[in-house]
Amino acid sequence: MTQSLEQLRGEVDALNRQILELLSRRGEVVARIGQLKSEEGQRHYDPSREDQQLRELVALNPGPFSDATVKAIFKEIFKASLNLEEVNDKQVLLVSRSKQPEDTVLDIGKLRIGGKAPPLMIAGPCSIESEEQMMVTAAFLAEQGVSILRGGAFKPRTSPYGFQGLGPEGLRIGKQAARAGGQLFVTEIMDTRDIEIMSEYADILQVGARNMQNFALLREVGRSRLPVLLKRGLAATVEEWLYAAEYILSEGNASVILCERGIRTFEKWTRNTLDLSAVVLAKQETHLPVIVDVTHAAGRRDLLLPLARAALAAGADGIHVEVHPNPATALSDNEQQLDFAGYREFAAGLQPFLEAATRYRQS
Ligand SMILES: O=C(O)C(=O)C[C@]1(C(=O)O)C=C[C@@H](O)C=C1
Repeated sequence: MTQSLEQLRGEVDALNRQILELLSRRGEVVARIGQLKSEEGQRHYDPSREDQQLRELVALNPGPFSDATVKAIFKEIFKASLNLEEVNDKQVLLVSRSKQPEDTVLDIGKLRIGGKAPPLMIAGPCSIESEEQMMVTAAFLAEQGVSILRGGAFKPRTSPYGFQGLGPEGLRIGKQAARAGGQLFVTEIMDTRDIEIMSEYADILQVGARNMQNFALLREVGRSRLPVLLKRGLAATVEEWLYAAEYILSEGNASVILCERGIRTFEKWTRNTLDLSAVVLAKQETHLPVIVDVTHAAGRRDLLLPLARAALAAGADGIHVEVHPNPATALSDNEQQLDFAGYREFAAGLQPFLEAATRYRQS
């Protein structure tokens, strides 16, 4: 007796439903495997386990599909399962958008960072060198509408013989200057032992690029309640950067600002390569504010303005730039800091872009 096309299709539909049900059940089991692996810090991809399954399936293959076809179908299933394991992994991250769809907006003093807030400027010298230098800079930047004053009191220098910063005295000067300019003060923390003194002076703690994977430091600033500006490491992937932020959030501090500052590449005409796709990715994948440090990204003054414009167009929540009253005499980074006239020109050139970015964010 020949079966009608309709009957056969009915049989196929019923089999499809069974296959789908089995696939879904398999997916649930795999998700549990994924969770176990995440907890144990194991890699999800396991080629030898895939190989073992393929060999067993080929041995059991009753036909009519060829061994190659069975292998190809199951390889697709492994791929989809792996995705499932990794998606579930990402979803548990506190930094991720899937965990918190809405933007994190930080309220620090009178200032708002992130979300629809206008992009802000962070500026100041690389190192705090003297009271006069900081007071003059803070006054100038206040007049320019800069709301966050930066300056390093503890400096991570390549050479141990380079200027290491004024330490606690630098912190005192930085805070005093920022208060005089009505600004917030951001400065770099390098050592977990400095957390107490830092908390006394800083409004925002910066974790520098070289310390991005200093996990003890990340945990320490995570236990503090101060906002943290987390720079991306010199050679860190976006994933490593976001995991670094996760360390801070996992200790209970959700006030994290990510800062892209260029990465090391083979390019020699710039100090680092500004990775704008990382800015876009960080904005898409996380709910945290993202700012761009154009000074370190470029390492040359002539690129600062176009890179800052591009950063705003890419969705950055702020721009970080180094400004010194007399860069030629600066104790660090004197090649790349702007003097006041340079900053004036930079700010004027950026203004229309800041306004456009503000309108766009509020639309
Ligand atoms: O058994 C595992 O370790 C799994 O992660 C599950 C599974 C699978 O789908 O069978 C998924 C990905 C791995 O590459 C290997 C196997």
